[in-house]
Amino acid sequence: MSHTSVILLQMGGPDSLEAVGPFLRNLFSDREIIRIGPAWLQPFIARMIVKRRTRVVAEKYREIGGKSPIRQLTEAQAAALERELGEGFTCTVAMRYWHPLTADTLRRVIADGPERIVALSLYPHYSRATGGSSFNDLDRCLTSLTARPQVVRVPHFFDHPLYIDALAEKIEAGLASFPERSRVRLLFSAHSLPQSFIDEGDPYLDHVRATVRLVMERFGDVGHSLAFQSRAGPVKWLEPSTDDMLKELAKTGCRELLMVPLSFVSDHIETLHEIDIEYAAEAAQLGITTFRRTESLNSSPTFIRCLARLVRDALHQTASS
Ligand SMILES: C=CC1=C(C)c2cc3[nH]c(cc4nc(cc5[nH]c(cc1n2)c(C)c5CCC(=O)O)C(CCC(=O)O)=C4C)c(C)c3C=C
Ligand SMILES: [Fe+2]
Ligand SMILES: [Fe+2]
Repeated sequence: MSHTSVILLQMGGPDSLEAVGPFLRNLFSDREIIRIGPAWLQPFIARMIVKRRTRVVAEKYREIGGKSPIRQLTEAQAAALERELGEGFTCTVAMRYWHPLTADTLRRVIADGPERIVALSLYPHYSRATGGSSFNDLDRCLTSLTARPQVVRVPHFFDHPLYIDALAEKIEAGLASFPERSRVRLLFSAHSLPQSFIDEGDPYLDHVRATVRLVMERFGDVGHSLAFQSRAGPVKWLEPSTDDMLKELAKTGCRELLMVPLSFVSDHIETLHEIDIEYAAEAAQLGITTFRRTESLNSSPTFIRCLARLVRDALHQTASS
């Protein structure tokens, strides 16, 4: 029986407080996500940034349970996807900046002898900083192999109908928790990206806007805004920031807000800390009386069906091309 190995590509996060420093060092050493100085200097500058940043970031991970939940949640997605795809498929996880690292996962996958690999990026919106970096990481590991199976790629799914369905289900459930949905403002919050990436042709912003447009076709009766969270350095980032947007909405009388985190398909520090703790406190100060967040997709059955459809369609397209 032919055997396909699906590798779910994700960023990864520290699995203990001790791992926060080395995780950040891996991230800040990657010139695809951040470019600091000339290439030869980056490892040293990265070490300096990480030295300053680790304590503050580790405190945030401590407040959400001492680690990132991204590994368990992504492994649960892989297990659910394997069940959904059925016989002939195995699904595993490869992380860019922390364990299970791509090189280790690929070694295990190759030992299993699959006919083909599907590399499935779990970033809905393509950016060279995220999915692009993960694919390049995978390619570097693949070049070291003497015999390589065929590799089929799924680079994004920002407009896939089942992804839009999965988001819409979470929004519908969020809206249902408010007494009167017409009073609720939806605030889509995507991960920010330096403006220079967009200026150089990165499609991330177009992909994010397309997702918001497609979702809002289902919610004509509700007002919405889009903003960008989690800046990580002193350059020009996408605007408006989620911070500024909260202030703006409060000023114009918004009192009931449903945050919709967009760039992540599972919970991690930016939903559990940045939104649930930091923005929630800020919203309360600004007079927003009801501040809620849609559940992350995690192992939503509709989202898992979306991933299965992406895998099957990518395989069919490759077979017929
Ligand atoms: C250094 C620049 C960064 C860019 C550009 C960036 C883009 C980007 N990131 C995600 C998704 C995630 N980022 C996460 C954490 C995280 N990201 C950066 C930096 C950049 N991200 C840092 C320094 C960190 C660590 C936390 C911190 O120091 O604030 C995570 C969370 C991992 C976890 O804890 O589970 C995710 C997921 C996207 C989608 C994106 C651009 C499109
Ligand atoms: Fe990030
Ligand atoms: Fe971030």
